[in-house]
Amino acid sequence: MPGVNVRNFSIIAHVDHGKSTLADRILEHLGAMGERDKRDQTLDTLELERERGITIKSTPVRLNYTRPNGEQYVFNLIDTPGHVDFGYEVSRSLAACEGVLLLVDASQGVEAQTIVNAYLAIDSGLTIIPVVNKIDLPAADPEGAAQELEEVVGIPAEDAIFASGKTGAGVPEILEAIVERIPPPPGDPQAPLKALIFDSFYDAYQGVILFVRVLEGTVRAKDAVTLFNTGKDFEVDKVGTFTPGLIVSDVLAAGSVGWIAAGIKDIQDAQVGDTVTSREHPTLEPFPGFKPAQPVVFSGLYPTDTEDYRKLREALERLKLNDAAFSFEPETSEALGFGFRCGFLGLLHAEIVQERLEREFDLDLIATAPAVIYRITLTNGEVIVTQNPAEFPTRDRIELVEEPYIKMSVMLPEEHVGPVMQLLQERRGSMVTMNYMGKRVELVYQVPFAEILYDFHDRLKSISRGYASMDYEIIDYREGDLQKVDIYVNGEIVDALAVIVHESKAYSLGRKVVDKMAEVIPRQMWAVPVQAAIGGKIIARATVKAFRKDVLAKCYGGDISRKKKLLSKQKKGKARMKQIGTVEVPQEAFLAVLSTDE
Ligand SMILES: Nc1nc2c(ncn2[C@@H]2O[C@H](COP(=O)(O)OP(=O)(O)OP(=O)(O)O)[C@@H](O)[C@H]2O)c(=O)[nH]1
Repeated sequence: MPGVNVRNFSIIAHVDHGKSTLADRILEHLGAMGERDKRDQTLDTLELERERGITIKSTPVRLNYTRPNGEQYVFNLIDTPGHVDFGYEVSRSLAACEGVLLLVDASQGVEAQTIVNAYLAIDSGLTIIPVVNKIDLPAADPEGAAQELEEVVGIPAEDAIFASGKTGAGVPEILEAIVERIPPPPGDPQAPLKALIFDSFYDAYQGVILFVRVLEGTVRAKDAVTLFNTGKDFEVDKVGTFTPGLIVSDVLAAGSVGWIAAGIKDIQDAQVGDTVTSREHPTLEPFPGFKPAQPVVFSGLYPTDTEDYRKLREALERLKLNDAAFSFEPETSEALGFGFRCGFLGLLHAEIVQERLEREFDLDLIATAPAVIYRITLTNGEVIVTQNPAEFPTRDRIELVEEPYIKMSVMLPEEHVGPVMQLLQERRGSMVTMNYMGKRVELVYQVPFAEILYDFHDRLKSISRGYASMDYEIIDYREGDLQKVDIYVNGEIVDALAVIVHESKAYSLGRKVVDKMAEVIPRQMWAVPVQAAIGGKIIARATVKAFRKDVLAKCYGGDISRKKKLLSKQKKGKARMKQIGTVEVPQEAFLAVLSTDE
């Protein structure tokens, strides 16, 4: 059996429970620290582009472990992305493993992502090694955390290993548990090739590098392969493993975790979750559950300087090379000119992309408020799908509108349950279950996705004093009484400011947006009206006052919210403005709908 001395595993945890620190400690224990720096000097590593600004993803790590009894093992430690936006990617990374270390912070206990990740691992049939981490903390309650894991996830408390990524306590026990508890990878090296793509990145010299777990068969250079779901054919250039760094090897056989370079030019052709198989002897069935990467949150991105349009397009093309989940297409706004409608996996993904565009590509951008995908049945029976409020049909043409719903899980201490339930109620949520776990509660709700796009996370954190954590997944589409609120500045409709909102909130939202805009638009020589309207009927109005001689400029008020911090990262203190008619409108106005004051 080739894989008998191999163990493939991953570490899963709630954010900040110490995943990276513990992984480093394990690497150090196995003498692999510093390998990351050494890889440039290794001769047989794959030659990759090392351009400024292109960060190669964190690769899996191949480690050698010698047991106290002298037996030799190879460990493949596979990294998983740590955020709700990337749930599908996490599930594919887990599918490449036979086991996981499930970390829980000894002072925090089980959190929302602990549960969600644990269920992902259970659903993938993985062995779970519970690890109570950070036991060195004065506030640590290791037994309590282990007990909580047993109650919530059903993992026996006595299986837990107590550890600290800081002191290294528990690391030897963890290494032994990996050998003893996690099974070796199954798979027949003689069978037709079946390899799961669990990650990938684009390199200018090699094309797309696939990170794969070989489930059946073998693959080597010159093999003719097919990607099962996209149906594309390629010839393998090179295969290899990780140390970290990409090491070229002759062959990858069943049980291995490694990489394949096959001159693939487009990352869309080689998506996470797809199966690599042999063209001549294809496997009968691909690895199940393939989902093409699909953006669910959309926003318009416009250069503040129209001259930068080409530069922005080149930057977007460059980002797209490495990100199958990111999409963009040209869009024109009467107010903002030429820009792009961009699609993301979630708000964090959107923020990451925007930040990279500004930092790595030195662009000044105006972003419009994020929106979800709506499904609209028109009175003539036609069904259209749009994520752009500016394209929303007029009310007389709409038969019904459906919007995406999520299933959300919130973990919190019981004393904050009241206010959090009230918040979920305000967001049109309906309760599915409420589970008590000791002093903590898990609330499961169904909520319209659009309702959490704006300030939900900030509000949840502030009303629970930071103790609540959340996770979600999109479940289905449901009918809703949704309306488009238009915004007028100085009597002109500004298409890029339109928002879709539930009927019950249209008035309060209109009020909030115009007030916020009147506050952030700099004073002009004359008074400027800002209005909100539904179907041409004005529902709210505010005025940007004319400035008096002694007032030089309007100051932007300080605000503590995360979103505004992001906005204030403007280069050289220059405010991003867009000329609309005779009025200069700052970026903040486009995100007025995101402002937290309710
Ligand atoms: N006292 C103590 N602090 C720790 C320990 N492990 C991690 N920390 C601290 O906890 C914080 C989070 O640690 P990370 O290792 O970055 O956590 P993570 O889970 O990888 O975080 P994400 O990658 O953001 O999910 C850091 O400030 C660490 O210094 C530990 O064993 N003891």
